[in-house]
Amino acid sequence: MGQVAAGNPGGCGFLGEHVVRMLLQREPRLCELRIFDLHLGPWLDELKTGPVRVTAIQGDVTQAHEVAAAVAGTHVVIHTAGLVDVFGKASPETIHEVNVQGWPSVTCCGSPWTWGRKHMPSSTFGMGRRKKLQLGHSPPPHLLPSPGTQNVIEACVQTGTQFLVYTSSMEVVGPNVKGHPFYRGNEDTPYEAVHRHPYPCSKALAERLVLEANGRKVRGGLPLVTCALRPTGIYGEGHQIMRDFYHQGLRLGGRLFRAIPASVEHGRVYVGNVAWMHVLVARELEQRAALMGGQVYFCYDKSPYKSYEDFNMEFLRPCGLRLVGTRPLLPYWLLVFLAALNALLQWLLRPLLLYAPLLNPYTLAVANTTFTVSTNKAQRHFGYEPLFSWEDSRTRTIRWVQGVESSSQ
Ligand SMILES: NC(=O)c1ccc[n+]([C@@H]2O[C@H](COP(=O)([O-])OP(=O)(O)OC[C@H]3O[C@@H](n4cnc5c(N)ncnc54)[C@H](O)[C@@H]3O)[C@@H](O)[C@H]2O)c1
Ligand SMILES: C[C@@H](CO)CCC[C@@H](C)[C@H]1CC[C@H]2[C@@H]3[C@H](O)C=C4C[C@@H](O)CC[C@]4(C)[C@H]3CC[C@]12C
Repeated sequence: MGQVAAGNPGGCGFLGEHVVRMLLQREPRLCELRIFDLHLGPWLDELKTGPVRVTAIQGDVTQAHEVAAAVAGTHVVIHTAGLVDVFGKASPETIHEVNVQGWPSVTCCGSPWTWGRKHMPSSTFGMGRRKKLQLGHSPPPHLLPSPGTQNVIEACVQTGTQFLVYTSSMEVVGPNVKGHPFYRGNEDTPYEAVHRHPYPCSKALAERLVLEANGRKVRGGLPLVTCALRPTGIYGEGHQIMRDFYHQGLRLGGRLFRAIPASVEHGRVYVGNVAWMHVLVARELEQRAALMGGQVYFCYDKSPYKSYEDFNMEFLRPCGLRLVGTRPLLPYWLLVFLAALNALLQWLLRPLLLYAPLLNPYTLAVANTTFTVSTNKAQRHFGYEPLFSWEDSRTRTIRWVQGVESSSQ
């Protein structure tokens, strides 16, 4: 392949910005980059003076014509756009609409459910009181087909873009609703992937759409080559939840309180390495289409296996915070109760205001279930090695948190 034009829906998000910068720094054949996002960041202006033609397009992935216009003429699309919401800020319909497609009749990760015929799955598992969405036989106007990921696939097919890289998530696999541990698993590890929360359901469905599209003929007759990358919990510069924990710690007088046992390991991966993996896949898909097409890859690096809270302290401790307690300060049943209370309050307050705290039954279950990966599939298939060592990733993230501190003073 000669010169490359790339499209990046979601290019202004946390991961998307790193992918954009990585493409510009590390892909010498790149001649044009189209960044497509609902919200364009001011940092894009600084990119427009370099040798690569950078076009920022404000648009919505649920609008087919906007996506097709942005994708037309590109060689490769890196689809990082998505609604990442595990806190109940967006409705399940909106999450599905942006992350997957419009009006599906689908199987959600093992449990069959049909949109529009009966009801949506309860959006927060373990919550019997969650209001179910009762729908009639014809879709209400806000649920009429207006696909997100489906639009990206169709845009590639219609305009002749042959390579599609999709940012999936570890959540496609788990943790599942049963809280089964996934300990140092790889892409072939058997695991019962059963979800009810809209976010993992939407990611699983979208991933399946992308993988099933592998081999479809695009305009011009060549086959579409797709693959999906599954990051674990991403951290690094720009990570909103890390910022939230940092501010919470400052409010609590420089302390955070342990809620999760240190023995529960949660997989994490540095954003720069996730971005690097996307760039490598985009580069290698053409040469290794037979091997990589239709495949999934966990995103991994040398970040240590730790609990979610202990891992965050790797960055927050050097910024002056401490984690109080060697064991959880509250008994687990009380956390479960508080999480359920938060969910109830969210539901009761919804007509008046958006109450979306970090702790809810879903986030508690994810944080409290071991989920770690150990694999070399990306190394075997396309030669991936992490670009940033753990020490580098740690230093960069600490420096960023320290910047957050000074910019908020
Ligand atoms: N953050 C993580 O820990 C993590 C882990 C695994 C997978 N992922 C996946 O990585 C991707 C990026 O996540 P992120 O953490 O950077 O999230 P983010 O919210 O920072 O970025 C998502 C981007 O998508 C854009 N977007 C949302 N709706 C859109 C729409 N309708 N049209 C166009 N653009 C739209 C947003 O404006 C945003 O810029 C997502 O698909 C997410 O599921 C994230
Ligand atoms: C119980 C609290 C006490 O301190 C801790 C709550 C932490 C949670 C808010 C986060 C724990 C695990 C996170 C998720 C995980 O890292 C992987 C994800 C996959 C990705 O696709 C989207 C983000 C997320 C779901 C991430 C969200 C925040 C946590 C649930």
